[in-house]
Amino acid sequence: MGLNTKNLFSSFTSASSWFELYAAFSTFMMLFRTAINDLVPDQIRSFIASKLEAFFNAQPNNQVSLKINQLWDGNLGNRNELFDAAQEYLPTRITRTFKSLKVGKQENRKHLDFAVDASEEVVDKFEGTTFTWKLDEGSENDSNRTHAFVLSFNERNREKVLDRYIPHILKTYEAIKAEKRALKIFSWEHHYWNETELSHPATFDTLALNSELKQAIIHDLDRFLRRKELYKKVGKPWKRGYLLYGPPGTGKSSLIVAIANYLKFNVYDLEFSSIYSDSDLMRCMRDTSNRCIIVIEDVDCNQEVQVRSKPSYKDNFTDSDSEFDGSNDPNQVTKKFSLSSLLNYMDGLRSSGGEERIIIFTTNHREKLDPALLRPGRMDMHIHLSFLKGKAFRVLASNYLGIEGHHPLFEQIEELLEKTNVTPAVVAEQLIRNEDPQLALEKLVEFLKERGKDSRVECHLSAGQVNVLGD
Ligand SMILES: Nc1ncnc2c1ncn2[C@@H]1O[C@H](COP(=O)(O)OP(=O)(O)OP(=O)(O)O)[C@@H](O)[C@H]1O
Repeated sequence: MGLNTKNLFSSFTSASSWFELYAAFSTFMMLFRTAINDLVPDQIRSFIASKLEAFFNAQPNNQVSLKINQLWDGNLGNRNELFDAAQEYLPTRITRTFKSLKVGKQENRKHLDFAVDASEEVVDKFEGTTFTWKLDEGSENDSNRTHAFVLSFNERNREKVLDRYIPHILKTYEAIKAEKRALKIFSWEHHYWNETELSHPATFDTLALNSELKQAIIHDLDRFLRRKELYKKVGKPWKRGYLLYGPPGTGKSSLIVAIANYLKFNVYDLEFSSIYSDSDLMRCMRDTSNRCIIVIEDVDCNQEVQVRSKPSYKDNFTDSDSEFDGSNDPNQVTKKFSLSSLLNYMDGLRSSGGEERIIIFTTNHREKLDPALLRPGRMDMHIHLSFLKGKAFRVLASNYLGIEGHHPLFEQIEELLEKTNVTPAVVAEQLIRNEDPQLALEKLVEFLKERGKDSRVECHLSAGQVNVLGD
C-alpha cells in the first residue's frame, strides 16, 4: 500500500487543518518535554546542553580570539596589566575538576598559590557565556620568550568581552591585589608619617590568649565593621577605642598586629614625644587614612596624658594650640599639647570625619591614666592581658616548637603556670632556646619550678579579661 503524498498535502490546504497540525505538534512537544524532565536527571540535561553549546562555539568560523601578551609590544619595561590581571583572575576559576595545575607556596605566605598550566584550558562562565583561556608559554628556542594568554569566544560576544568581561577581570584583579597588599606601619617623625612594611606574622591564631578573650575581641571587631550604617544614622563617628593594659611582655603589641592582620588595616604608631603642638596632633590625625588603626603605646609614659589632674599642670595648659614647655614646672615635664585636644579628637569633634578608625591605647598601668580618657565612648573595650595561664600555653608550643597535638609534659607545665606568674614573652624566650621540643619543654619545667619558689613575692593578677564598656 503506497502513500499518496498528493492526497496527504491536499488534506492540509485549509487554515483549520494547519491549526490542527500545529495543536497536535505543540501537544506532542509538551508531552516530550515533560517526559524528558521526568526521566532525564538535571545533571545529564545540563551536560548535554553544555556539549551542544561547546559544539556550536567550537565551529572555527565563529570563534574569535584575543591574545594578551605579558609585555606590551615586547618592551620589557612595559608590562601588560591585562596579562597580570588574567594571571590572578584565572586561578579563581580553577575548580576541583582540573587535571593539570601549577601549585606553589611563597615565603611568608600561609596559603598555596595556584596557576594555570599551559597544557590545560580554563573555561570561564560570565553572564551565561562561556570563555576559554589557554596559556601560551612561547617557543623554547626564543631567547626573548614571554608568555601570553589566548582568550577565545564566539564572535557574537565581542561587545560583551570588551564592555563587560574584561572590565570584570580588571575589577577582580584590583580586589585580589587589595587583599594581598602588604600592610604598612607608619610612625610620625618631623611632621610626617614615615611608612614601612608591617611584616609581623602575629595573628589571632598565634596569640597565646585565653580563647574566650580572643573570641570576644574578634566578635567586637566584626560587629564594629558591620555597623557602618548604624553609626552613620545616629551621627556617631565610626570608630572604636580599645585600651590594652597589663604587664610588659603579655602581648599588647602582638595583639595590635593580630588586629591589623585580621582587619587588613594599616597601623599608625604615635609617640607623643614626636608631637609638638595641638595643631601638630590634629595634622597627624588628619593625615591618617581610612581603615586604619591609630596606636598610642605606653600611654602612661606619655606624661601629657596621665598628669592632667596634677595641680601644677592644670594651672598651666589650656585647650588652645599654644605650646607649653614646662620649664617652670617643678616636675620638669615638657608639655607640648593638651590632653583635651586628644580627647576632642577621640570624640570625633575635631576629626577629619574619616571612617573606620580603630584607636588603641596601651599601658602597663591603667590606674595611672586620667579617668577622662577611660570613659565609655572613648575607650569602648578594656582588654586586660596578663600572665600565661591555662591552655593558652599550647599556642606558644605550636609557634615555637611546632607541636600541634598533645605532649605528655603539657599538663605538668599548665599546673606550674597556674602557680607562677610568668608572661608569654618569658615563656617564649625559654622555648626558643632549644630546637628539640622534648628538651625545650623539660627545660621549661625546670625554669617554672625555679620561678615557683619566687612567686610568693609577685603580685597575683588574674588571667586575661575583657571589659566592654558599651557602644
Ligand atoms: N600573648 C602572646 N602570645 C604570643 N606571643 C606573645 C604573647 N605575649 C608576648 N609574646 C611574645 O613576646 C614578645 C613580646 O611581646 P609584646 O611586645 O607583644 O608584649 P607587650 O605586652 O607589648 O610588651 P611591652 O609592654 O613591653 O611593649 C613578642 O615578640 C611575642 O613573640
